Formats: sequence, C-alpha cells, structure tokens
Amino acid sequence: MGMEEETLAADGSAHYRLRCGPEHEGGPGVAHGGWISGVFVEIVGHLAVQMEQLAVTGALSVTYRKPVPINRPLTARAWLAGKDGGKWTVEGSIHLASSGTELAHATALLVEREMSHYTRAREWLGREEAGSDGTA
Ligand SMILES: CCCCCCCCCCCC(=O)SCCNC(=O)CCNC(=O)[C@H](O)C(C)(C)COP(=O)(O)OP(=O)(O)OC[C@H]1O[C@@H](n2cnc3c(N)ncnc32)[C@H](O)[C@@H]1OP(=O)(O)O
Repeated sequence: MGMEEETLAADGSAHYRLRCGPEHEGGPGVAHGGWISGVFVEIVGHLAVQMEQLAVTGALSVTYRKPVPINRPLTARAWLAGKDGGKWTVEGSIHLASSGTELAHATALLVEREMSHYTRAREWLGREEAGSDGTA
C-alpha cells in the first residue's frame, strides 16, 4: 500500500510515512479512493496486530477531505478511540507530509476474532457453494 516507515508512539498510536504510486492513480495526479480506503483498512487492522489481538474490520467510514496527490510524501496515523468489549473503535488519518494538512479521515469498527475465524469462513463458503448456508 506504499508504506515506507512505521513507528509506534508511547501512547500506542501508530505513525506511518507512505506515498501513493502511479499504479493507484484514480484521476489526473490524484489517488484512487479505493487506495485510500485500503490504507485505512491496513493501518487500523495493524494497530490491533501490534496490540497482539487479531481483529477484522466490520465497518469503515472514510471522509475524503482533499484529493490525495500521487508521488508525494504522505503521513498517516491510527489510534484506538474506544473499546466496548470485543469491539474497538479505531480512527485513522492521512496527511500531506509537507504541510500536515489532513486529506482523509476514517473511523473503523474492529471486531476481535480468534484464528478459527478463517476456518469458519472456509466452512461457511463450502456450505454456501453447496447451495445452503446451514441456517435454513
Ligand atoms: C505482520 C503484518 C501483518 C499485517 C496485517 C495488516 C493488518 C491488515 C488487517 C486487514 C483486516 C481486514 O482486511 S479484515 C477484511 C475485511 N473484513 C472482513 O472480512 C470481515 C467480514 N465480516 C465478518 O467476518 C463479520 O461480519 C464480523 C466478524 C465483522 C462480525 O460478525 P458477527 O457474527 O456479527 O460477530 P459477533 O461476534 O456476533 O459481533 C461482535 C459484535 O460486533 C457487532 N458488529 C459486527 N459487525 C458490525 C458492524 N458492521 N457494525 C456495527 N456493529 C457490528 C455485533 O453486533 C456484535 O455486537 P454486540 O452484540 O457484541 O454488542
């Protein structure tokens, strides 16, 4: 996703240096919104990994404040905004490195999982492709 450097702050927030390459251009000189969302999925999910908790993104809301330029140094941050049992609210932001201006912001709901999440997903897919999701 164009990550170049990651550092963890004492308060638990994660900080990144990154840039959007031309392969993710969505308009002349600017990033595709899917790349921006993908960056957020990665950095909010990685925050949980750093806290040694597997969690998947259940919901992600992105506000695109300004076009994100390609081929420019950017910074990003992710931080835990709240926790309710196994549900985490994680926020993220992407900034123009030169000015610090926020270009995009995200709020994500992460749901804690065990590794069996992926086994169950494969089992669910098997049932789904066999014509039943097992709930009937
Ligand atoms: C080293 C390098 C590594 C590098 C690693 C880099 C990190 C990258 C990480 C990438 C992570 C991803 O891309 S994840 C990929 C995208 N996401 C996914 O594939 C997830 C697909 N969705 C799911 O599997 C499911 O919908 C879940 C697990 C999200 C939720 O399933 P569930 O059956 O509802 O689970 P359950 O345990 O009952 O729910 C827990 C609680 O969350 C609530 N909840 C669940 N979904 C939502 C929702 N969208 N909005 C509101 N609330 C929700 C439920 O109501 C419940 O509340 P209460 O009753 O408890 O109050």
